Amino acid sequence: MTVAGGPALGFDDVSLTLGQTDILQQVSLRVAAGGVHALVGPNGGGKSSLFKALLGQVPHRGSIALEWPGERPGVVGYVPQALAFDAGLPMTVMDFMGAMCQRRPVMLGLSRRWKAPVEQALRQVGMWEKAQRRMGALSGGERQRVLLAQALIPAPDLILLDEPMSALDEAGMRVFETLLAHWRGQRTTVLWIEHDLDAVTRLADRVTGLNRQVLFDGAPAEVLTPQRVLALFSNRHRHEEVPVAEEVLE
Ligand SMILES: Nc1ncnc2c1ncn2[C@@H]1O[C@H](COP(=O)(O)OP(=O)(O)OP(=O)(O)O)[C@@H](O)[C@H]1O
Repeated sequence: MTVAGGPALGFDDVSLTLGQTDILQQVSLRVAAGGVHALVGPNGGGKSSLFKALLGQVPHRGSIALEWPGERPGVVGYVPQALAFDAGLPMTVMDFMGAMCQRRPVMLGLSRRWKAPVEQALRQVGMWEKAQRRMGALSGGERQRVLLAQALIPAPDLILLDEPMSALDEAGMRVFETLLAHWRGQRTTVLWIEHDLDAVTRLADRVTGLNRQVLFDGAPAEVLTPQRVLALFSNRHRHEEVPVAEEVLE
């Protein structure tokens, strides 16, 4: 069944504690169906953990709802922040793509069904010419392109992007922007962790500032003010700042 675009997402009072550490505290957030929604915040602020909670990889409190427009759930794509490959690992780009999209053993190669979609995805990210290279021999940017390519098969209705541009060069960034425009056209819901605030302002419909808690949420041009950005990236967490602010006021 073809789904008519991506789902809306509702995070309601989501908290996550790992060991003794509160990673997320009562995060409530709505992601519109078919939009490009960015998550920004300092290192360790809990952005990747929010993805893991959404993907069911870590236990959390509160609720996360995916509201699919059709009768059944659609396809979820995920581009992780990084994937390490041993330099000597005899796995080519093509092997990796095969392992990601089909269930049969990598050594059997790509089935006829997947050959054309894999070639198209690798061409879309400019990696078709390097399809026979070993994954461990790729540059960081090339590997990031391949991670983007694997998320194109099958075409996602919801895509989670964890810093997809961090190692990309200028040409790679143009590839990414083209993909973003493609997903926008398909009404794919995009949830995108990003550190480049200029890119967020230019390319996202909405942005949430996250540092364990939601600090702001809205249209990038409205909410990414210097004051808010400074507060978000200052090292203290919000719950630690409140008593200090009260002391100063007294
Ligand atoms: N298993 C774990 N046990 C305890 N703490 C953990 C565990 N996994 C992650 N953390 C901590 O959770 C915090 C949030 O990490 P997370 O990767 O979600 O942050 P992030 O916002 O994605 O950061 P970055 O921008 O650096 O990618 C970090 O301080 C990290 O050290």
